[in-house]
Amino acid sequence: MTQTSASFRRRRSCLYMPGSNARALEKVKTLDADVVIFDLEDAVLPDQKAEARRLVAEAVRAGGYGPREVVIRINGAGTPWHGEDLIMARDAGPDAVLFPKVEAAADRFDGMVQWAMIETPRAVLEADRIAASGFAALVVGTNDLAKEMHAPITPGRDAFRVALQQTVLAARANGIAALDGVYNDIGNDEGLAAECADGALLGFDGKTLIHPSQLEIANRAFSPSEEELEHARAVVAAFAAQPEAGVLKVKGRMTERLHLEEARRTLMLAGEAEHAG
Ligand SMILES: CC(C)(COP(=O)(O)OP(=O)(O)OC[C@H]1O[C@@H](n2cnc3c(N)ncnc32)[C@H](O)[C@@H]1OP(=O)(O)O)[C@@H](O)C(=O)NCCC(=O)NCCSC(=O)C[C@H](O)C(=O)O
Ligand SMILES: [Mg+2]
Repeated sequence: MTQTSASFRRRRSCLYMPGSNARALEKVKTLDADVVIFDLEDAVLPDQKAEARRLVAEAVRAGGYGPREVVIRINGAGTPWHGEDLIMARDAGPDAVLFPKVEAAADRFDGMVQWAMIETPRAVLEADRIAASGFAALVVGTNDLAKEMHAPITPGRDAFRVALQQTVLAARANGIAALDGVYNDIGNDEGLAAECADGALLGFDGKTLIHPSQLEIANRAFSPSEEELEHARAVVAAFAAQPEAGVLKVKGRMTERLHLEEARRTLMLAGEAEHAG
């Protein structure tokens, strides 16, 4: 299953911020993030939950986030804040509501696009069923996963390879988005770039982030290189010139119509939808 151009969205950089941080909710309007995630869950202390909910509702209703996709992460089912968060999110009308610590198929809420965190061992094992139940994106939570698995997050993320791959497979099998986990070491640009490159190689659409300084690195890592763009343009041009062909040689490479689909996706990622054919 693939995303169509109609449903296609760039989600290279997805910046979390605590819903209680009014300054951050405002500042993000000036930042180059594809997605902004207003967190009511782990970044907000219990005695600040109500105020954070109020601030987020106000911010989402007021808008001003331009082309950025606006997402609210609510508190999980079974917490004292879940019900009121849910009502607020439904009424405020963000682009999506992110549910933490999902472990089973979704309850459907009308008028609400739902995203799921994959951040427990059970969720990883159930990822396909969760993805198939109506969520529009899977978001890896490596911090919670590390805690639950009793495994450290190391460069290369050895303990999490299966979880990361299973999340991408589940998302792709169900035609939905897959977003990689956060990188905690703010300021370690080299480490972040390596982890972004790893996420892109695994097939993620983008990376969740925690600080504005991480945006440019993620945006670059999840954008096609000039070489990839050039090749994609050549593939689209070749099939446009020979519309009846099933297979062609482009720049010495065997190229089928499946490669044309990939080329179109590459061009859309670069904002070249008009050239995607
Ligand atoms: C980690 C931070 C608390 C650090 O904040 P701070 O000390 O204020 O950083 P700086 O002084 O370097 O900030 C410089 C300016 O940038 C703004 N800022 C900082 N972070 C953000 C942000 N995330 N979004 C928007 N703007 C941000 C500061 O306000 C400063 O602005 P200015 O005043 O104009 O100079 C902080 O970065 C932070 O809170 N980050 C996000 C934390 C968060 O949301 N965590 C929850 C999600 S992560 C997670 O739980 C994933 C998953 O569930 C899992 O299990 O893995
Ligand atoms: Mg988490």
